[in-house]
Amino acid sequence: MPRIRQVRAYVVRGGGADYHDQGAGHWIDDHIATPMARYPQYRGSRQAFGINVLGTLVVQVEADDGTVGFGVTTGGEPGAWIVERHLARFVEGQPVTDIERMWDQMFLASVHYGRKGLVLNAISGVDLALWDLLGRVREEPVYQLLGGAVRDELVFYATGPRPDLARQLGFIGGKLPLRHGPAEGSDGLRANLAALGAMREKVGDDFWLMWDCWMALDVDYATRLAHAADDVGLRWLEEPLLPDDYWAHAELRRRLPARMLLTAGEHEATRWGFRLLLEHGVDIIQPDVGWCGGITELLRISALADAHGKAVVPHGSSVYSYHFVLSRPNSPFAEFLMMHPDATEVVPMMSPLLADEPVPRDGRLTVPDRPGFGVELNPDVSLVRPFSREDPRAPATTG
Ligand SMILES: C[C@H](O)[C@H](O)CC(=O)C(=O)O
Ligand SMILES: [Mg+2]
Repeated sequence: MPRIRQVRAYVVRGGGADYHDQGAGHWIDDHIATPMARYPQYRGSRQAFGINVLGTLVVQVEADDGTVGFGVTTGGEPGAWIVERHLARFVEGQPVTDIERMWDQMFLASVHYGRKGLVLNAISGVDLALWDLLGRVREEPVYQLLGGAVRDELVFYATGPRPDLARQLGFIGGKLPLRHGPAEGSDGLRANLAALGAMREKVGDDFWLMWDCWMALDVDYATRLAHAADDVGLRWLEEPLLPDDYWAHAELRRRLPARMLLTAGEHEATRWGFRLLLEHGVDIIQPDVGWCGGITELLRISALADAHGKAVVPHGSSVYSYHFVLSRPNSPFAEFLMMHPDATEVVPMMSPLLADEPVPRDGRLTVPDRPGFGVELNPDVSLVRPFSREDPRAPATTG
C-alpha cells in the first residue's frame, strides 16, 4: 500500500470553497442579516466586516506512487500555516489507508488551540484530501468507500434569492437569505415577512420555502418571525441563533410552531458539538463537510444524528457533500447554493476552482462514478503555497 510522501497547502482567492469571496454585486453580499448587523456600517455588505477574509485553502496529499489527492475548504493563509507547520507531520510517511489514526492525531495534537473553527477547517481539508487519495489509489469513488450508494440520484433544494426560478429549475424547495435582523426593528420584521409572502405568491403553496438567518436573531425575534411566517408555510428556520448558545436553541424549539423545523449546524464542528445541538432540539443538522472535521468526523456525527432519529442535510460543499449524502439513509436530500451572481442560472458551486464539478439538472444529480471525489483542480486557477517547507526559513517538522 502506498505511503504519503508529501502534504502541500495552497491559498486561492475568488470563489472556490470560500463562496463568500465573490466580486461586487453578487447576491451573497447584498443586505443579509448577520450578528454584525447590530452595527449599521456592517449591514449592507458582509464583506464589509470581512466574511471573505480567509479565502480558499487547497490541501494536496501526494503518495509515494505519485498519486495525488486533494481537498478544499475555507482557511486561506492561516489554514495553510496550520496544515504545513503542524498537521503535515501526522500524515507524511503514513499508509494512505490509515485515515482514522491520522485524524485522531491531528485532532488530539491541536486540541489545546483548536476544537472548532479554523483548525477544524484545516483538519477537514486534510481529511478530504486523504479520502480523495484513497479513492484514487483504489480506483473507486468515495461514496463506494463509505459503503456504497443508498439511492440512485440526489435531489436538491436551492439556496438563494430566487426560489421562484429554483422551482422552474426543478429544485424541491428554495431557501431565502433573511435580510433584516432585530436591530432593524419592526420595519425590518415587516420587510422580511413581505418578501416571504411575495415569494409564496410566486412559487405557489406546494413548494418548500425556508429562511437562512445566518446566526442573526435572538429567541424573541425568531419566535415572532416564525409565528408570522407559519401562516405562509415556512418549512424551516435555519441557524437563527449564535451557534454556542445551545440553551437558546432548546428554548426556541419550545416556542416555534409545531410544524416548523429548526435547523442548524453549518458553523458547528465535531461529534461533541453536534451532540449538543441534537440534545437541544435541533430538528435537522447541517454540518459543512469542509468545516465539521471532514468525511471521517461527519460519519460519526451522522451516526449520532441517526440514533436521535434526526436527518443530516450537509451545508453546501458540492462533491464533498454529494458523496456523503449518496451513501447515508438519513440524508434524504442535499443543498445546492446558487452561486450565479443573480441566482438566475445553475453554475458550479465552487466555480472556478474545480474542473468537472457536477451540477444538478432538473434539480437532480447522478453522482459521477469517477475515483475519489471525481473532480480535478482547474489548471487555470493559480495556487499559491505560502508556507512551503522547502522554504529555508521554515522551522523543521518533528516526528
Ligand atoms: C445565504 C446564507 O447567508 C449563507 O451565505 C449560506 C448559507 O448559510 C447556506 O447555504 O446555508
Ligand atoms: Mg445556512
